[in-house]
Amino acid sequence: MSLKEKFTSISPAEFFKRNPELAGFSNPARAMYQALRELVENALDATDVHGILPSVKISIDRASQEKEIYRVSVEDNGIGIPPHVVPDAFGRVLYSSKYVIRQTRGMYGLGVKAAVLYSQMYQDRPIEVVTSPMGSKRLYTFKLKIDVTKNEPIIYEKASVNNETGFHGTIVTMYILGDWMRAKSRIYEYVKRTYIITPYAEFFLKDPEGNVVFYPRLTNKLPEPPKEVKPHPYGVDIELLKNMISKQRDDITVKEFLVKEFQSVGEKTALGVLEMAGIDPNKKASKLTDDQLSKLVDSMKSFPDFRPPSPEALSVIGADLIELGLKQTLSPDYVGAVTRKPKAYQGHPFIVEVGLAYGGSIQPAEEPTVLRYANKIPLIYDEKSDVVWKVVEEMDWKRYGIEEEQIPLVVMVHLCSTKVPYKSAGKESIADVEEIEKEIRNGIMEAARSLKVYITEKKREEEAKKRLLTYLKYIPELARSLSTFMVNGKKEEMPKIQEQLQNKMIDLVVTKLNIKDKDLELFKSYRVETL
Ligand SMILES: Nc1ncnc2c1ncn2[C@@H]1O[C@H](COP(=O)(O)OP(=O)(O)OP(=O)(O)O)[C@@H](O)[C@H]1O
Repeated sequence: MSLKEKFTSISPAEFFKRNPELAGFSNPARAMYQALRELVENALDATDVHGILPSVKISIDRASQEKEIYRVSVEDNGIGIPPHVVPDAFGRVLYSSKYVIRQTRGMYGLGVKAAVLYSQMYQDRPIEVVTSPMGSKRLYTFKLKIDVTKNEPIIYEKASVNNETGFHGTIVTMYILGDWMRAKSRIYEYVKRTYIITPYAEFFLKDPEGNVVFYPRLTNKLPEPPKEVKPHPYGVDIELLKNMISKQRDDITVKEFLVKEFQSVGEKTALGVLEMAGIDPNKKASKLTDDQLSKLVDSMKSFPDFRPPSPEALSVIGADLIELGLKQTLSPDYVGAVTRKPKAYQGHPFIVEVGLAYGGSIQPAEEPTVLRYANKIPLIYDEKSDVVWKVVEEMDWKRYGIEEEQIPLVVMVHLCSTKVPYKSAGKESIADVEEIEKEIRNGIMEAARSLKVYITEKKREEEAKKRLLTYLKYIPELARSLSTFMVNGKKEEMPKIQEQLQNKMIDLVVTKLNIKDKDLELFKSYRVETL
């Protein structure tokens, strides 16, 4: 046996080709869902982040009879992609326009490439991209694959034609080894949950069985798009500082660098931070030693007077749109939502939003149904390992007036952040970060207090109604007694008068209490036999 190990290095493309499950491509059903997700999330990032009301057309067709190969295509009306970046955007792993500090669905520069890698592992057709950037007079078409060893795009076809219709946006088509029967419910669930959180978008979905579903736009109100911001000093590390300094002009002083490149750092703050670190403010940033960089990071992380990270980079949905989405898709009796104030963890701003829907058409179950969202993406798999689940599970719903064994309750939690702490590149669950967990708990409790007011009120009304219905049962007797006074000896008229009195009294109570047919049935069961 040789004791010599053989060392080689592999490209990022090769790494994700070898480990597709890390990006969510663990089996054909999951891969089909994941590929569709990546395309839909890119489509939405290309629209609402740029102030465009999204219109997303998804079609899935069976492309081969021998193997379960599907053609998955997603069209958007977004900003489009400049033609010179298309090959890298779809053919170079870890290439992205989203490596900036701004809330977007995408953040790794991996998603669509992981789908392309999976696609080309099991069938031979390249990915097709048709795109026209906003205002462009041309429509560009590409067919490409990834050179796995080099982590580079291989372009099979490239063309452009006149953009006759003024279309802007992108159509991406790829061929995927899938398993429709097993992926179907997740895909429908994914689209429905995406629709709940983007009620300002419209979706068309055509599935391989020929079903076409249209989800109409419910509002034209678009949430305020996120703005790109500078990094916050609490979020730095030595490598980030080195990298940022390497992009500066050579003679920039460390004080100028801090003021220019970080949020919430003015002259005075910069001097305070540098004093804490024992660094001369006029020292050239490029001349800082490793030891000084390390001291600077420590002082930036512990300086007490920074403003919290700017929430401008975030884009919440807002309580009104959350309520609209939940109401339209779940038809509950009650819906309520809260958008919490911005908070921060490790220098990243975040906001938690919570929506609660109760009663109505919601199917009662032992546990509440949990709808998890991060940066407007629904998270469907790995529910039990998510911090949201942990918090919901620990809630004592009885304290909020929910006493049934089977609860008709949906809890929706949306985490917005410039950095969502996902547990894996497949983006299916959120890690337990203490600050986030606490904020989710506070958000759910705040929303649950309003639900409690509703439930208490409803219970009170129901009890009052029940009491009054109990009174109703005395009506026949009362009518009979009164009729004896009114008949003036004509006993034969008694039943008629009694009936009239009884109907009048019932009408009175029914109108007064706004009693519905269902309750009237109940009343009938109270009716005592005429004595
Ligand atoms: N439909 C689209 N419209 C506009 N740009 C797109 C579209 N699809 C992809 N892109 C561009 O391609 C880039 C790479 O997309 P990819 O899915 O690989 O990663 P990402 O969205 O940046 O991050 P993540 O891996 O977290 O999804 C995006 O950053 C975006 O700039």
